[in-house]
Amino acid sequence: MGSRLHAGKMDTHDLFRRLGAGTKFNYQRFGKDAERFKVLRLQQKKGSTDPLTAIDFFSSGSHDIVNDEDDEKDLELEQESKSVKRKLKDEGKTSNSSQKKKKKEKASVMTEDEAIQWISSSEKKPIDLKDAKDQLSVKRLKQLHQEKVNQIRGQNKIHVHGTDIPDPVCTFNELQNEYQLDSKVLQNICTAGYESPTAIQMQAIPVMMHKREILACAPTGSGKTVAFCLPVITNLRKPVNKGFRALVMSPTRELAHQTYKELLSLVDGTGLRVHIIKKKDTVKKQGPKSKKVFDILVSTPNRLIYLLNQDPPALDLSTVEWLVVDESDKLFEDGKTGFREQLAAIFQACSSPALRRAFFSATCAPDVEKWCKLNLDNLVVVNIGARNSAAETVEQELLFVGAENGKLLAFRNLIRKGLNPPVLVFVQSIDRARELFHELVYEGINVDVIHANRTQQQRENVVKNFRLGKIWVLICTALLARGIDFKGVNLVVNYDFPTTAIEYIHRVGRTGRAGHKGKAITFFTEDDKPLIRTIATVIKQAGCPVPDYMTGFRKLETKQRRQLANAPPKRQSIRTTPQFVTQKGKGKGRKRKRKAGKKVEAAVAPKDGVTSQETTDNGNVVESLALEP
Ligand SMILES: Nc1ncnc2c1ncn2[C@@H]1O[C@H](COP(=O)(O)OP(=O)(O)OP(=O)(O)O)[C@@H](O)[C@H]1O
Repeated sequence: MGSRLHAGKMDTHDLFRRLGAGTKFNYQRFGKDAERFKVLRLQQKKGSTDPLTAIDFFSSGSHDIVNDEDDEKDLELEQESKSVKRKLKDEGKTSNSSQKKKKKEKASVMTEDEAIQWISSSEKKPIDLKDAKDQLSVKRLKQLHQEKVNQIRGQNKIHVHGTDIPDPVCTFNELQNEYQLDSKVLQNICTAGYESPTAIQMQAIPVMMHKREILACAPTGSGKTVAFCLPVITNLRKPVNKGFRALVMSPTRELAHQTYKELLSLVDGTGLRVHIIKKKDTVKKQGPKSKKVFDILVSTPNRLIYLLNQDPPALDLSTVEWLVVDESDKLFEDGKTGFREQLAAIFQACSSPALRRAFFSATCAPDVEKWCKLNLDNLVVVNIGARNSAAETVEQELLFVGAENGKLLAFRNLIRKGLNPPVLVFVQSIDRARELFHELVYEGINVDVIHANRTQQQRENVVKNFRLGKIWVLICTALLARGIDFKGVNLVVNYDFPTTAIEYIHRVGRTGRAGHKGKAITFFTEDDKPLIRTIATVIKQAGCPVPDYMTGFRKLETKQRRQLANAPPKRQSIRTTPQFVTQKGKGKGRKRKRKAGKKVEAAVAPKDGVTSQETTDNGNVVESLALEP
């Protein structure tokens, strides 16, 4: 009998099957054995696909048992099937998204085979081993890919918000492969000496290449201009004679001109044509003569509005497909200091349904973000590093100078110790810029001054000469606080304490650009005490030491902060001449002083010519925006 039974396994199994027809195995008891012999895999090979159907298969007794091991494997399959059934039942109670999440989690902790079984079971499809493996490997690949993307973002401090966000790129060549970046543009990038994209470029360019609207916030000097210029150029591809297809808005002429230059060098050889609205356009009250032969327009809002407001409008923006708002938080500010109204009118004039909008700045205001979230289509928000923080490449220092007259002493002290030009010196108003200039002009250093009341020609010459190194120390107002990229500024001196953290971040951001190191010294007096805490906090966040007592000052209330932002403290004039001398014969004295001042300016900057415009002190912030068309 025994020998008969052992004569062939098939007989034994056949006998068992016959005897056991309609009976059930004790799966609880044999579960461990089934697991040991991997019944599950065999059953799959046999082509029994769905664990749900496998249970029926077992209990019907119609399965083909090959050997004892197979029995045990079958047991496991039923056990597994049961548990899957239970899971599916449980999962039925949960939402779709949590189902997916659980599946994903489960897949990541299982062995490959278990995962295949699990995926197919939970999707209630028949198991096709190849399909399931493919599906798993696709999922695995996706998971690995996402991990890699997260790693790149983590390493570069790229934070993103939004759905379906395109992956960052790590090289400019990737842009050519994935987004057909023009080889001439790639060549221009090489010529400019840009070896690899900066963090904001890595993420913002792909986002814009997918024609997604974007709100981007990245530190000063981190390459935001290229981050929006490159995708605009690549999206436009070839010149088309249908009018402006891209518009870049900048708050100041200097910045507009700088962006214009950057665009010119990037489009070189592509045939794309860039135009900047100049004073002569506004004087003639007309846009470029043949408006159709330009592709990209760069302008300040005031000049644009001036042309749009002509009757009939001297400019047509209905063909614009890309509207880039640089320094977006500044352009969104309302009141005298901002451009909100102008921006609204410009948005209206850009009436193309294909319009995409991009907002860039080193600092982000909550109302801009709120507006963007409400109004932009499928917005992607990109932040690099901590928001509203000063560039970490700038060594920052707060210097107590006692009272107002201590500032001049402190500055002269810096000169004595040896200034390392180029140096930018920020003051809070046009009048103070002039006063300081008159004081420093006798110090034997090449110093000049720039503010909104100088003529455009003077402003252009000053910027040019500063870039060329002919001017060592440039005294400026908020006019130059934002966006201006002077290569290699070694030192920024905040002669007057900035009235907001935002203003501070932009001012000190004129140094330490494109990865270079820079230094910023901020003078403060007793009058500046209310704002010390705010600025000290920014400095501390950037990793520079500040005395503890500074961050321990009382926090300002929003109302107080606003008041201070709008009205910087009234300061004693910057002069070494005793006041009683200048106060004698007030009227005449003033006239004489003005004349003398003009002479000094003319002597120091003869090429620039001297502004004949005398002005009242209208405050630094208002001044920077009071740009006549
Ligand atoms: N990929 C790059 N590699 C090296 N340098 C770059 C790269 N992209 C831009 N730059 C350089 O970095 C400097 C700063 O760039 P940019 O003026 O665009 O900064 P920004 O982020 O707009 O600063 P801000 O907020 O002050 O306006 C420029 O001199 C620019 O030429």
